[in-house]
Amino acid sequence: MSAEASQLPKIDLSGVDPSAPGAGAWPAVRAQVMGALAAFGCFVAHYPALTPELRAALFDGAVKPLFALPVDSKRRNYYGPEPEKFFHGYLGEPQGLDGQESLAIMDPTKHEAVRAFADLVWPDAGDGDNAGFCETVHGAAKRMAELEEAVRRMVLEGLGVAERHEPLNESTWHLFRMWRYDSGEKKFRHPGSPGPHQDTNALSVVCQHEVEGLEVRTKAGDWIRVEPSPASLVVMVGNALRAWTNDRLHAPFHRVIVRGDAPRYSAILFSIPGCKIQAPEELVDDEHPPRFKPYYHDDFVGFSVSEEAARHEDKLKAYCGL
Ligand SMILES: O=C(O)CCC(=O)C(=O)O
Ligand SMILES: [Fe+2]
Repeated sequence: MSAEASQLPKIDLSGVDPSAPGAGAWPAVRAQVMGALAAFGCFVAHYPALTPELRAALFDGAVKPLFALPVDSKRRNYYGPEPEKFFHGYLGEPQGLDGQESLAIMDPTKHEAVRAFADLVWPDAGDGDNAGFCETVHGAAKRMAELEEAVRRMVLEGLGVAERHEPLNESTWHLFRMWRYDSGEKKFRHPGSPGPHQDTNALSVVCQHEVEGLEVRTKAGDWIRVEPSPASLVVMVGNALRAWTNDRLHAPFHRVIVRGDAPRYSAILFSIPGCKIQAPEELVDDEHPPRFKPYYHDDFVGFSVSEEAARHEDKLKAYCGL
């Protein structure tokens, strides 16, 4: 592995206020973000707005107790049948995962959605029993969503299409997925599991808790292990933003391998466009001819888990490449 490729770019977002776009360190950070996303498709964000205390409360006080529940409780985390609701809820042994499981909350920035999730997995809880869980998960997801939107806004500004942010943002929703991985190197059998893959969504904000495991592949093909730290998150481009930007951003392959003895926990905030994914006309010209046919995210996720998709490394290109 070459020396310069042994680390992901690190960007300090402590001087960025997501509620004040353009202010303070925003323009300088935007330039770094654009450089990192074009070259690596991801970066490590120093983002103390998600405080180490809130992060500890998220994992020790909310995520770990959740995974300690009986599998029948966890399986109640279900939002509806495939294909529309692919990967929206519980994933585990019933889906062919071995040594890993995950639960997910749709619209985690809405307090009532977190509350509905908690009521489903703890149906016998008394009034107020889930309040701490809801506050912690909602609070952490909100901080991560603020970072996600700030980065997405920077991308559109950086590409000269700032006025496209509001309409895209209006159709964007979030999924908050929590993972638990047993120690040891596993065979990842399920197409939705974290064997090498590109994310299908727009941006992912990954929060690793204490135990490392996330690895990102560079364009040159080297794997970089991303060390967790109490004030940093990984921001990563998925195929939806790659397509929307007409292939100007790189969507990196990544995987999870847990090498030590301890179980690993992570939480990821995915942003997902609900609208048809189509590069705006400003991003298409003679120098940048259209690279992908317009498509809907759900349809592409359906394709991604098909036998046909398994034959292609670049599933987006196979699905709708021009
Ligand atoms: O657990 C992680 O750090 C990443 C998981 C992942 O890549 C995914 O859920 O798409
Ligand atoms: Fe992923």
